[in-house]
Amino acid sequence: MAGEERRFKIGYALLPKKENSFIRESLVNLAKSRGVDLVKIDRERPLVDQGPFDSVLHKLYGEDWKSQLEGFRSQNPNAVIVDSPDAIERLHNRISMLQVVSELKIENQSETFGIPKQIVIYDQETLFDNQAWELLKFPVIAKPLVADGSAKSHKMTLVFNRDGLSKLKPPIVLQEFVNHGGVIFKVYVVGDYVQCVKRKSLPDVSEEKLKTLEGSLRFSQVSNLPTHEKNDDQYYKMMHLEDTELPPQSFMTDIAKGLRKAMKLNLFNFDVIRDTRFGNRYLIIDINYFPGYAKMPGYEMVLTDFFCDILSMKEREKGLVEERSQKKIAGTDGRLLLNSCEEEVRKTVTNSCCSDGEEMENSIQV
Ligand SMILES: Nc1ncnc2c1ncn2[C@@H]1O[C@H](COP(=O)(O)OP(=O)(O)OP(=O)(O)O)[C@@H](O)[C@H]1O
Ligand SMILES: O=P(O)(O)O[C@H]1[C@H](OP(=O)(O)O)[C@@H](OP(=O)(O)O)[C@@H](O)[C@@H](O)[C@@H]1OP(=O)(O)O
Ligand SMILES: [Mg+2]
Ligand SMILES: [Mg+2]
Repeated sequence: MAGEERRFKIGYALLPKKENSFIRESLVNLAKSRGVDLVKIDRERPLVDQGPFDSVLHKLYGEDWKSQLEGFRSQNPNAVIVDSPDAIERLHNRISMLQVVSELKIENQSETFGIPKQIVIYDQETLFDNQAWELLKFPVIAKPLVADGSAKSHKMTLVFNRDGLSKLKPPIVLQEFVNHGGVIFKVYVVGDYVQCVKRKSLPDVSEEKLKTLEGSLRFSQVSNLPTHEKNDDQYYKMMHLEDTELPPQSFMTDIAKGLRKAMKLNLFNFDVIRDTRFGNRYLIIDINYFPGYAKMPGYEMVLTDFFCDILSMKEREKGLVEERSQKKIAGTDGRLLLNSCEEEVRKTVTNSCCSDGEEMENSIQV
């Protein structure tokens, strides 16, 4: 109806913990004020029976959810699914997760980036195989190969010497522990928005200390303590977190853009450490899908802007497609116009979604 504001509905499917942290009143209200209603998807009912949704936002694991999304997509080709389950799946394995980093090409004169040396171990025998150890030196971090969001997948072991290997349970990734001054950088990506924050990490291990340390040390989600624990945490002062300089923003943005394009994902963060041996070398050690955005200052605005961007992009695309079909009906000249309209759609989608490339067209289901 003329004069009536067009409203959009985004369905979300999240685990209870994520729903509690992410779906805050402040976010719901801001989105609402800009014409976007956030609606909880009922996991007890088939997704195709719900909605209609202009977009679906999700972080759930498993084949059932994947096939529900497939069904929804085929019945609602115009809805935007953020993000594609196949693209997310790459992050559920700690090898494929970081492979994409090694393939990135970024021109930068003053900083370099990469991943720590690492090997994958599938069985207990290979764990003690000298050949496997040719590449690595202690200390190493043993990480479960699978990163499926379970508590188990976050259980890490810092291993100081061979004695510490016996307790490990393959399949695991053994990654060289790199001294980085006890501070980790978390780079949050929301579409083309990028924000880098500092968090506490494991302290450095000196050569001298390494000789005295026994076996191994187990830990879990060291950079993810609740805020109240951090406030009175002496560690923060001890590690001079405030004094630690952030990596250059433009460098982090270039990496974020490269990762986003290569992975075809819009919602993720990655953990970066600065190698203390070379002050300009950065290592990416972890990438997480749909991380704890509520911990990011101003997350409501950032996420609402993103919702509006993807929805308006979709609307523009729909408008152009309709225009195209009208011109097609209009007569013979329509054929020429049809081609120019298709070009227009392609440009619109590419430009709004990612400033530097055509491959991004598929990242949101446009
Ligand atoms: N190669 C490394 N060198 C030094 N420290 C590391 C390395 N890998 C991991 N760490 C430390 O261990 C922590 C946990 O590792 P990682 O980020 O891989 O685990 P995670 O459970 O996936 O974390 P998240 O909660 O971010 O998902 C890091 O935040 C960092 O403090
Ligand atoms: O809530 P979720 O279960 O999604 O937990 C994610 C957590 O976000 P939260 O802060 O909302 O807990 C993230 O924290 P930050 O990196 O942003 O600090 C990070 O630890 C992810 O790896 C977790 O995802 P998972 O690897 O377990 O799937
Ligand atoms: Mg991490
Ligand atoms: Mg992780």
